Amino acid sequence: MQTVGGGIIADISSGLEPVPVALEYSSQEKLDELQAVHTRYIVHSIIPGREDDRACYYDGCDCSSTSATNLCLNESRCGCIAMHGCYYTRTTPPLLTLLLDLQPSNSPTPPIYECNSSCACPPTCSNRLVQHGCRVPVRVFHTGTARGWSVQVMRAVRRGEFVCEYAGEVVRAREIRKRRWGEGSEGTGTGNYVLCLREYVCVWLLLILYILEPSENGAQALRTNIDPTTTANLGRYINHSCSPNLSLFPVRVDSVVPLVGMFAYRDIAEGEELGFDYAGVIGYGDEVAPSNGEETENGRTRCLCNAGAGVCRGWLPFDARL
Ligand SMILES: C[S@@+](CC[C@H](N)C(=O)[O-])C[C@H]1O[C@@H](n2cnc3c(N)ncnc32)[C@H](O)[C@@H]1O
Repeated sequence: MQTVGGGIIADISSGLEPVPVALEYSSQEKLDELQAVHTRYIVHSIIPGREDDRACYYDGCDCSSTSATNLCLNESRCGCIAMHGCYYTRTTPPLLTLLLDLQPSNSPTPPIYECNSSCACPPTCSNRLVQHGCRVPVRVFHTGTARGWSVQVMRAVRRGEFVCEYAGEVVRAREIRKRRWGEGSEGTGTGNYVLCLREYVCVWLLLILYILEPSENGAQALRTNIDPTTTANLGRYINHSCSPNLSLFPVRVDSVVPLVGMFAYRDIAEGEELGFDYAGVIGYGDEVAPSNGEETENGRTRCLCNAGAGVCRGWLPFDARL
């Protein structure tokens, strides 16, 4: 097959993200292959068939000021912060610190609630981060290995900075199974992109029980499945790492359905590849990536992360339930 030359797309989000999401491809074939699957760029997760439902589920705060950015991080004044807590700092850029300090423990952390469309505060409010989209310029590129496409940052990132969302279609488990395996024996191969976020019921007693006994037994899990196979942001290109530099948190804005925010778990150097732990070892829930059948052994895919011997667990996390 003839290979035509590669190139760079300056911004695959076509201006939807506040920063460019560049994509470098080695051949037109590779690009065509990719674009045949990832057909639509979105900034935030969507619920298929309910995209027009923009109702805000939460009360808003009354913090009105045209210019102040840190107004809402003051608990005594802001209704949102008083009700849900303050998770971002007053710095520029705002950082997530408290929750990162709880990790790596695989214990549940409280969900983050940002100011929403019922709030009086301006878009510049520091309690509005994930809702504005990707914060860090990135480049999507092909690794030339079985890891496939990957994402690197084009500037240094500080621990706690919001990087981007893991955005896709929010669908039920039944629909995931249908997409993955098909109605009968034939699968359509939605594959290994589905992220399953499990949040343990936020009744403090249950939360404490869960921390004492970190298993699903007895704890009720709120499950959100995100399928970014065809409709997604750049999150779908981020690979698994056994030594991740990203950590995932559920973030709510207008809807009870959480967005999944990816924050820097440690300082990230310019040019470094992004990675998160698909098993959710560092993170709030269980992120899973069933094998896509490449280089597999007993249904598992060999891990090609660069964490090194003794750190790399050898195989990609696999959840047979999906
Ligand atoms: C969410 S996608 C990540 C983007 C993907 N690399 C691509 O080309 O579209 C997950 C898939 O990427 C590959 N992958 C991700 N991390 C990997 C790793 N550490 N080692 C080997 N393959 C990996 C596997 O095929 C996995 O099923």
